[in-house]
Amino acid sequence: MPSSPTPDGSPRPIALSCGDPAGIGPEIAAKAWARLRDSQPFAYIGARRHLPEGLPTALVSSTAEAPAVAATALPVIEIDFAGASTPGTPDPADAAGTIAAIERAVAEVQSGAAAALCTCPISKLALIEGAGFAFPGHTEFLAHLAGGSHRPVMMLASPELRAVPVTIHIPLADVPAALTPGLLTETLRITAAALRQHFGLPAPRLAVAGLNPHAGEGGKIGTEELDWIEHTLADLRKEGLDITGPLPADTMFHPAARARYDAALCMYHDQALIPAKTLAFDSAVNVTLGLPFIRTSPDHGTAYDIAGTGTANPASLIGALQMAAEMATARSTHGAD
Ligand SMILES: NC(=O)c1ccc[n+]([C@@H]2O[C@H](COP(=O)([O-])OP(=O)(O)OC[C@H]3O[C@@H](n4cnc5c(N)ncnc54)[C@H](O)[C@@H]3O)[C@@H](O)[C@H]2O)c1
Ligand SMILES: N[C@H](C(=O)O)[C@H](O)COP(=O)(O)O
Repeated sequence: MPSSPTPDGSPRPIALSCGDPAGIGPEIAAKAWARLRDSQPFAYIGARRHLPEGLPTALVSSTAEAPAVAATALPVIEIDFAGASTPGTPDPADAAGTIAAIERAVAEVQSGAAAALCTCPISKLALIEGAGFAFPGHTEFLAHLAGGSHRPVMMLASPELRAVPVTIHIPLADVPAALTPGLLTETLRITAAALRQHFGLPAPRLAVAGLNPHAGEGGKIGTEELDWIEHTLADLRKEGLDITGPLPADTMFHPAARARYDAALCMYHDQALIPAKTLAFDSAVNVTLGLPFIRTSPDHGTAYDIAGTGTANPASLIGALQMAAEMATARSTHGAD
């Protein structure tokens, strides 16, 4: 589905940041353009020299110019990169350009030139080492760029499963202390609102995983469920949210269990992302909820091990661009969060 159409019926363009140029971002962006050139325009925000040789490109100064040229060339907003950008070898000198591309993509969507933002993968380590990047990922950086008052919520979405980690990029040892009734409540409310507004689900069904094995087994294998998780969910049910749980995490992802909910809220990164990527690695999309703009991304990372080989699968990025467009259409129909 195209993004919220312009008066002449054409889809609005999306801003795509290039990610780490030593990863597969440039390659999958080129492949996505070849697939979507006639249906969903987007502007690649990065350096032309990183793109595959022979790819037709057109320099543009704004994402708004992308629709005019996208059928014949990949529209590019040029960003300076200082590094050598050898595929498969992250270069600290590229960190500043990678960050600048994200910042420019956000500016494009904030100005209204782009209908939504999509991001190619970054390496957190490369950005920390190369530029002292102070954020654990795009999710937190985008919340900062949005003004800092927004609570970003990560969702991995595919036809098989929508999974939301309540805590995201923190050490496992820090998870129990980071989980609070306030954080769980806010994450559930933001997820429910997004499912209503962007995913066509007027009465979303939410399933919440327990923190401990067997959801604590009545307090015998951990007490967080009894101490506060159950009460928090009970309070939210009184608000009208359709919530089941806390459920044992090991049995909530088989097909019959998944048919009973629209999104699974999980207590930590891997509890959500292992089932999400196992069920749909090629097609799942990483969506950031709770921001004043729409952001999607492929579910995979930089894939340095195959960068430059021409074998990267663009399916998740294509899905991310299409989902961004669908969400922009839904937002223009139903209004912002
Ligand atoms: N959205 C993001 O920015 C994002 C998401 C996940 C991971 N990362 C980062 O990526 C880096 C590498 O992470 P990783 O190695 O754990 O995961 P990864 O997803 O980069 O790679 C895991 C495996 O899947 C393969 N793979 C990934 N995407 C593929 C594709 N499109 N086509 C074919 N094969 C593909 C890789 O070759 C590799 O064997 C890390 O620094 C991590 O922080 C970034
Ligand atoms: N947690 C994500 C994953 O493993 O797929 C990934 O690191 C992306 O995070 P950001 O979107 O915050 O960069």
